[in-house]
Amino acid sequence: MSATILDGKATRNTIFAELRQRVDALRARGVTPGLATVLVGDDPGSHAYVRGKHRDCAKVGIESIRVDLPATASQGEVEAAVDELNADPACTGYLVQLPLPGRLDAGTVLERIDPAKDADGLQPVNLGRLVLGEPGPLPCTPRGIVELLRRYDVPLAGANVAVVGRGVTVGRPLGLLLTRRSENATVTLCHTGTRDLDAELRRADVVVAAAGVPGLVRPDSIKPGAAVLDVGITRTAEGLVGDVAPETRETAGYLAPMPGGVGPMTRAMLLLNVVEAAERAADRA
Ligand SMILES: NC(=O)C1=CN([C@@H]2O[C@H](COP(=O)(O)OP(=O)(O)OC[C@H]3O[C@@H](n4cnc5c(N)ncnc54)[C@H](OP(=O)(O)O)[C@@H]3O)[C@@H](O)[C@H]2O)C=CC1
Ligand SMILES: Nc1nc(=O)c2c([nH]1)NC[C@@H]1CN(c3ccc(C(=O)N[C@@H](CCC(=O)O)C(=O)O)cc3)C=[N+]21
Ligand SMILES: [Mg+2]
Repeated sequence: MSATILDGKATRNTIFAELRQRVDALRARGVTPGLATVLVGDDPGSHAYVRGKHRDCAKVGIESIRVDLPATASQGEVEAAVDELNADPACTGYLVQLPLPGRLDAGTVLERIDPAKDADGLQPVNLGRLVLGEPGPLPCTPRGIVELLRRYDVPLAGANVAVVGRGVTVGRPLGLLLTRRSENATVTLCHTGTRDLDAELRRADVVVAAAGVPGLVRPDSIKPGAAVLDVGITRTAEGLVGDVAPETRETAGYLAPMPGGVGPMTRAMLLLNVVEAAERAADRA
């Protein structure tokens, strides 16, 4: 038995077609959604991600604005770029590509983003809204994971979900999303202090691996038939590798592979956040 593949690319394409219609409807109301990216420095991986986001925008009809700053940019220069986008009516949503070069304080930059223009859902006010259950942009990777499971009818209500990693972009907000009443999962958040990781994983109906450790999840780590989502990404000499050992495909019931699973969904959810923010702005106008 081999796992059913949770195909993030195909699902992303479906979502893009849905978004294109919503963007057309916004344009008919005189609103043009525009996504901006702020990229600091010349990390090739970050450049590739940002290029991909602009390509995605073109596919669904969202305008895009690129702000590229040199690796030598000061904290004040990055904050000035954020202030400019907050004031720019052509920018309805934006993100600051992470990680920032080490000497810059990412927390202060994220706090400065206008919560109404936060495409990532990582601005502290929006993380607070997530905790409170109030509407707002949702963190893209967790939202992409929930959306992928929903579209393949993988049940979450009452399910035991083990999440490996408590990072701010994936694991911790995913725990918050999955424990909403609308999802109703029971979540175990695992990290380096977890005493017996495999014991937690074997209890789970759904395993989400977001640690950035190649081979962390193996066939004997999971309950046979479980849904496994590979989120972690590690750059090696052989290319990008996930957290899930390839043989796990034979034991899992569902597998979101890396590449081709959660990554494309993350990008789709970024654009969904931008479209939703533009719709909220149009409703207010
Ligand atoms: N596919 C996609 O769309 C995306 C993928 N990613 C990838 O997902 C991964 C997680 O991202 P992010 O949350 O930002 O990363 P962080 O580095 O912030 O978090 C990693 C987490 O994994 C935990 N961890 C590390 N090693 C182990 C281990 N051996 N056992 C158990 N837990 C462990 C850490 O525990 P502790 O807290 O104790 O240190 C930490 O909580 C990265 O590989 C990143 O590249 C990120 C965003 C999008
Ligand atoms: N402010 C901010 N927001 C982010 O959402 C953000 C960020 N910073 N910094 C980096 C991480 C990482 N991330 C990914 C997005 C898409 C893929 C993706 O599309 N991956 C493809 C493979 C990509 C490839 O082959 O290069 C896949 O999994 O199929 C991966 C990773 C978003 N991040
Ligand atoms: Mg063990």
